[in-house]
Amino acid sequence: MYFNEYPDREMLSISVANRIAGDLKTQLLNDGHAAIAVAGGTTPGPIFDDLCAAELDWANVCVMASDERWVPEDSDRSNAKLIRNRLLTNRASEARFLPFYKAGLAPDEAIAPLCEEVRGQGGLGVALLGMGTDMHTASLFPGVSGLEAALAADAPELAVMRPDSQPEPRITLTARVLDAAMAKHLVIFGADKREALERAQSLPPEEAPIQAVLSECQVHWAA
Ligand SMILES: O=C(O)[C@H](O)[C@@H](O)[C@H](O)[C@H](O)COP(=O)(O)O
Repeated sequence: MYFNEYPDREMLSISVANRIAGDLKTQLLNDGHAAIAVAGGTTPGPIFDDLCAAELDWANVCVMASDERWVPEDSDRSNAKLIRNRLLTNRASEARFLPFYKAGLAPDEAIAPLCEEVRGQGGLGVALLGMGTDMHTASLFPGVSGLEAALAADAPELAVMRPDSQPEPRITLTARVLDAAMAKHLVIFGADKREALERAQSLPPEEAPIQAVLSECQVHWAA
């Protein structure tokens, strides 16, 4: 894990967007295509606002959420809505989006074909992750039924999670897929999350799921 501290959130967003653009260009150069998984929630929006203007071959980039709340895309809770509004615009509007939510299906009915779609992208070039103060990342929440399977080395690409702390079921990329990303960027703001990350270092992934993706991970922090 590499810790990068910034004087403010704006500087962090600009820097992380530039680094991710470089990571995507590297995967595009090496493989001819690239795939990125991005966090939802309140943290990544400003990074998306900077990243969407990056000059790169977006037409050969696949964008997906690291996890999705099982809500329609017009819901304010939808990560797909956030990604479409803030990342898939400007130059990045050329990118291909791989949405997880399927109207009319329960998450357990949608997950098998979604796993195939994710598998078809090959490995992730980039994972842009957030973290909760409970040390969850994506929708890998501590203490949630199914977490052990979602942390396993032989986990499928995606898992359905039903955290008690959340109002809706989630579909999440599993730890195996996120951890294998060529470049991992964890973005956290504030003292509480910095302390939670420090706490996580002495805990097993079952208690601190963020631990499952911290190897070679670039952590970006601002107050
Ligand atoms: O769907 C989501 O909410 C995210 O993928 C989730 O893992 C998020 O990164 C953390 O919960 C932090 O959320 P904030 O950025 O809102 O603090």
